[in-house]
Amino acid sequence: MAASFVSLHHVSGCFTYPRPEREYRRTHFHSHGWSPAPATKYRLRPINASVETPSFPLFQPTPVQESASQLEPADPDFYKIGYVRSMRAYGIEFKEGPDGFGVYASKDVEPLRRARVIMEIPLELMLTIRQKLPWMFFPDIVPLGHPIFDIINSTNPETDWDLRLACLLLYAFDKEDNFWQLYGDFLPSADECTSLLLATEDDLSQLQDTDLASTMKNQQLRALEFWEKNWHSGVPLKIKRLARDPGRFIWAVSIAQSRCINMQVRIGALVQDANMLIPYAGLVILLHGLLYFSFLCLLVYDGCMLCDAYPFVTTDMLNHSFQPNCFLHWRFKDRMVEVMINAGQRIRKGEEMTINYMNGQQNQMLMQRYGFSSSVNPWDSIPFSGNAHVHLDSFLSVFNISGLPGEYYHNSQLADKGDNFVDGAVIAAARTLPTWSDGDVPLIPSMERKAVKELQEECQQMLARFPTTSAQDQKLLGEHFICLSG
Ligand SMILES: C[S@@+](CC[C@H](N)C(=O)[O-])C[C@H]1O[C@@H](n2cnc3c(N)ncnc32)[C@H](O)[C@@H]1O
Repeated sequence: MAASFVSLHHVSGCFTYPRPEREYRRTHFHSHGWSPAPATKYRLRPINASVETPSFPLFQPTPVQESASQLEPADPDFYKIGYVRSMRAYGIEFKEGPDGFGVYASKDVEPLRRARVIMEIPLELMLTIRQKLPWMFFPDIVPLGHPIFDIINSTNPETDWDLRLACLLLYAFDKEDNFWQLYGDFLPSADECTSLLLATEDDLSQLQDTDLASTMKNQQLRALEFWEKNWHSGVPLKIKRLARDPGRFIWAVSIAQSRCINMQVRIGALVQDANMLIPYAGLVILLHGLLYFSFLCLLVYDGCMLCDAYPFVTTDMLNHSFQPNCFLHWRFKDRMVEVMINAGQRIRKGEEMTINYMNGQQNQMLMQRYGFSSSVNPWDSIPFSGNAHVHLDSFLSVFNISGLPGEYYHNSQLADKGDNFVDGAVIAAARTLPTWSDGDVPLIPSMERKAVKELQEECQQMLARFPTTSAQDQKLLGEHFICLSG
């Protein structure tokens, strides 16, 4: 064990350098069996939120903490196609960054005691399907009797939210003068979308995670079977043209999965669970029954918090961070989703605005839903004896361990200066130590860093008491082994 501890000098860097086999992000998967047809060939240029002030006749904006002169409403012409209310944005811009499109501060944000609004998206721009009968859409675009209505109606509202939303999205693209026809240009094409639903068999095998690969294969099959059942040769043209090939449908499902919200909404007197695609900022909230980090993402319903457990949250253009500077808020009174900056948060011009998509979920779940993983996911960590908790990726990196859980091995190519010694106990620990249980208090990276530092100091003290080199350790072990076998 002693020689392995020498590598702990790398620990401070472990939070940022990825282990390739776990830190997998799907980027360009081309050779797809059923050649997915992208929504558009290219995504439009980034939107600059600092454009001319539009008029919003029926819209009374929420009072915000900044003076009116500092606000920069965003409403390029294409947002206004017969919609009374439009999306508004303050002090932000949409730009392409390392994680695709993202939302960035277009000016410094000083910390304020109260959260402040940076985006407002009205219900009219969202695609919404309620989960329970009588289920309904927003906007009211599917006429009764249209065959897509019957297809959606044939699904299970509890389990098929992604298939239902995919149908609605494809219908919206096809409907004349629909906002989504234009917004579709901002969605990632099949080549750009990181969803593993669009991955080939080859791509999935590269994950080196057989569980994840088989889950994704099953999901692909499910979407494919749904398409085959509902897009057979006898369907009317108005259905056929929505998804002429299965790739188009699976692309729509991947958009629904990676950009949708499931939340409770009140429309009139009715409170229902709804699945929504929210342009600019939308989210997936699958109730999990667990409450973690609720302070990071609170959805407040007419002043009262309706749900306080949001393991899965994504936004349409907002990227994910485990230390986000923003959160989402449903404003019942005028049926708006607001993106708000955390109270007390300072953000510098050019910094990215982020929210937390998931709580209490390991990287495998991030990969399954969104096609990326995070080396600072506090839920992918293992408990050491004592108080120190270390991220699983950090642990494996420090000891140059590669492979899949259960088959971990020491990868000498990753080791520094030919030091290929690793104690079997370390590998055994990596194989057997559980990742955090759901009941544990999650760590944030700064806490983990502190824990690693403590662990490192402890190890160095131990090492000082046994000042052998790796070569000496191996020799000693070799002799020991010879003694035992002899
Ligand atoms: C809701 S969208 C966010 C907008 C997206 N970046 C885009 O270009 O449209 C979610 C997708 O963004 C990407 N993403 C978001 N946060 C990320 C992160 N922290 N690391 C890597 N990719 C991320 C993933 O491709 C994910 O499926």
